[in-house]
Amino acid sequence: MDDVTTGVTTLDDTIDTVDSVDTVDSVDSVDSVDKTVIAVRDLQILSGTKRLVGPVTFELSAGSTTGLCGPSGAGKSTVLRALVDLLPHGLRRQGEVEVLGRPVRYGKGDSGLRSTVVLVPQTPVVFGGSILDNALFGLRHLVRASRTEMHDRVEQALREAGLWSEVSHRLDTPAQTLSNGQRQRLCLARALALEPAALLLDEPTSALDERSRDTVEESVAALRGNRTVLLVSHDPAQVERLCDRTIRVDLPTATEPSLAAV
Ligand SMILES: Nc1ncnc2c1ncn2[C@@H]1O[C@H](COP(=O)(O)OP(=O)(O)OP(=O)(O)O)[C@@H](O)[C@H]1O
Repeated sequence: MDDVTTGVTTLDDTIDTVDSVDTVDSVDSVDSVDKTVIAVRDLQILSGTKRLVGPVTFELSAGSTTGLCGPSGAGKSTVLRALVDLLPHGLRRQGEVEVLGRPVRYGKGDSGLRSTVVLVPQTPVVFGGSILDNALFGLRHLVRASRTEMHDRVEQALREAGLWSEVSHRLDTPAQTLSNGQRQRLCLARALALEPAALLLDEPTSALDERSRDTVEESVAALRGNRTVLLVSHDPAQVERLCDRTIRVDLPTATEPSLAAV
């Protein structure tokens, strides 16, 4: 419903969600617990007995933006997927991961993980509904929050992702009408609305033209110091622009079979 005085659709008008207030599954504040948000020790990804990725060891400190670099096929995307328990079928992880000081119990129904460490994939995933539906998606499915809290969190997230001024007047229009850069920022907002302890960004600008890349970069740059970000990028200049430090993943060493032997 439009506000008759301004013609602007407001979140109050358009959010239709749980009315009653349940407890909110919140993550302890990043600042309050430990300076280390994620600690990864000797993480390896295996297919059968074959090591595809790693071992990788690193820590992400609160509020840092860290670049994850390395040659094609070294396992950057797979590391991100392993951290959020979304490994492709047939691959398994070895090693330890702690989030906010607690070991993650992968595969054991650690339901809090999905809203604590959030992956924004390379290609923006935009659902068929409105811009608002898309921004609310994670909150609706992963967090029990009141209408007011959803209101605040989605607006804040859209502002943080640098999208609010472009969409606040048309939150109820289809998300499919957004440009690629706007879609990527919408996905960023959807993740930010969960107030995750860490945000994993997989090549967030690789599918974008230069102008859209710049707007997404501006949004990521604005998170620096406030959010804990792990950014996969092929572009050393981008890592230089956006990150405090870099972690490198190298191809695992292995004896290569020759084609003749296969
Ligand atoms: N579903 C899968 N089954 C088997 N192997 C896989 C699967 N997914 C990825 N791999 C392998 O895991 C390794 C790491 O792949 P990944 O895509 O994570 O690398 P990357 O560093 O992100 O590469 P790029 O920079 O090209 O995107 C590669 O050897 C890849 O072939």
